[in-house]
Amino acid sequence: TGSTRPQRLLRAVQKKATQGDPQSVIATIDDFCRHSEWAMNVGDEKGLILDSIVSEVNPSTALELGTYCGYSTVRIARLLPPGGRCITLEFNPAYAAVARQVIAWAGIQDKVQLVEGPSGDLIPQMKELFGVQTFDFVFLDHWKDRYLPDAKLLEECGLLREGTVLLADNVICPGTPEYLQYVRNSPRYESRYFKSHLEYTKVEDGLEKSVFLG
Ligand SMILES: Cc1cc(C(=O)N2CCN(C)CC2)sc1-c1cc(O)c2nc[nH]c(=O)c2c1
Ligand SMILES: [Mg+2]
Repeated sequence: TGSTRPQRLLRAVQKKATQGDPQSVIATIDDFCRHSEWAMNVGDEKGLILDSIVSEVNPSTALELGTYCGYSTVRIARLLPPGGRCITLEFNPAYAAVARQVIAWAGIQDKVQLVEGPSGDLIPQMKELFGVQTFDFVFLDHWKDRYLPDAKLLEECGLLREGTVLLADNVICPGTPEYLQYVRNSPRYESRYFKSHLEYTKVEDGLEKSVFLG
């Protein structure tokens, strides 16, 4: 009954990061993953691309699919305008438990609503559960086989508006070919690939930014 990797990551944050300082939480996790144990956070290189797109969109309402340990949740939430909020969905309760504590350590818990459950079940409940009209920004980082069905579900539920930005992690590694084919060929999206690397490695990966055209 030893600790899990997410628990060891959380312990590093609580030991080394400054409470209430999102940047120090981000830096601590990146250091842990680079020098102690690799973990599937979006990371520092792709994280800078995420930051620039979140800053450009300046979302009032952001949705993250796949919280894991909360690293990208902290990256997104620290950049939100006053009154802005990030709803993040996590299927795995053990990951969610760690993420809540990482998000709290960063001091941005008031901007975040973490919901446990399958994205396919929760997305249709966003309006009734959280009074969401439409999302300004969606970060897809959960499971490659859910990117396409969940993007279609967001469309069908009327949760996207003209100009909503979808940003997808791991479109090369592990890879989401069906999702890429859809957003790059659908007349309803304007899509662009941001070449980068798999977090903390030299392996190619990238982010796909797709603007919903309504
Ligand atoms: C688990 C895993 C293993 C990968 C890999 O190629 N590896 C070789 C190189 N070594 C070092 C690490 C391991 S890539 C990856 C991964 C990365 C993400 O960003 C993910 N994001 C969301 N949901 C996922 O399931 C997800 C998986
Ligand atoms: Mg990822």
